[in-house]
Amino acid sequence: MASLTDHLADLVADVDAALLFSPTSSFYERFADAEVEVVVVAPDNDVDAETFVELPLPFDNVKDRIGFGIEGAMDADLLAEGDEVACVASVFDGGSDAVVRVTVDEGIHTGIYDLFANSRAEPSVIRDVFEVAIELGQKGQKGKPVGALFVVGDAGKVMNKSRPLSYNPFEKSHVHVGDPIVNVMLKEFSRLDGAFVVSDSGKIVSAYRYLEPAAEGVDIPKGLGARHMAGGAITRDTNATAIVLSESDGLVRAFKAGELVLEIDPEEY
Ligand SMILES: Nc1ncnc2c1ncn2[C@@H]1O[C@H](COP(=O)(O)OP(=O)(O)OP(=O)(O)O)[C@@H](O)[C@H]1O
Ligand SMILES: [Mn+2]
Repeated sequence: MASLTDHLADLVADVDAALLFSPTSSFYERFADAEVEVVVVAPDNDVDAETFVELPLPFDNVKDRIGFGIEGAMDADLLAEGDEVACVASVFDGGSDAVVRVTVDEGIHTGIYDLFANSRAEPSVIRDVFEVAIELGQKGQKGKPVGALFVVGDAGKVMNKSRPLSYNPFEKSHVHVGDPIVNVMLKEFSRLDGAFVVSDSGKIVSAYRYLEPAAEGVDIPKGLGARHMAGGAITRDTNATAIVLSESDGLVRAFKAGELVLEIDPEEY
């Protein structure tokens, strides 16, 4: 056993902080006299931790969960680049059963935490829209690349700053993103022009909206045009988040407050 214990000691040697993912109260209390900074990362602060980072989603994938926790802690200035962190998490349902050592580097900060935690729309709505955009990017429409623009949150204001290009197939419906049938509809309608407008709670408010943001143009990557410009600008005019799939380069991008905050290649997702 000596070598296993030694390895565990090496794993946690000289860390700057311990991140406890969803600890039980009794487990958390054992860290009361810890010499390192202890940060609790969980959906809720059930243990009344002094330093707490809220996980906007539970994240079944442990790597994602740890990545989000670290980004959240960086967002709150609890961690900085170069820090060594011991993450204590549950992989199976057996409580805190794993220790993962992570060096905080620039690569870990993708902006995805901020996107989920600090958007107006519910985190699960942002996630569901992302998933539709990523699936569309992977498969296209009948094998052909397709573009799409989703404006999520602050829907009333977005509707005021846009106009219909065609009849709205979601006019009298009360359907929500994340529902498998609705996702099929969204993919079907993505062949046509304009943007989808989604409410804070995930209701599909409209398809075929032509965005007319008052905001001036925003900086968008070279080679991209009106779809990305309109998507970016509407997020400066409103508190919405725009999620854009590019037909030309196949990437999914997110804009908030007029800034490009995330760029994902659906093929690598
Ligand atoms: N203001 C707008 N509001 C909503 N949709 C728009 C707007 N402007 C353009 N679009 C949609 O974007 C489509 C593509 O336009 P354009 O090629 O200029 O965008 P892009 O940013 O280069 O995106 P892509 O990378 O997908 O080509 C248009 O056919 C239209 O459906
Ligand atoms: Mn284009």
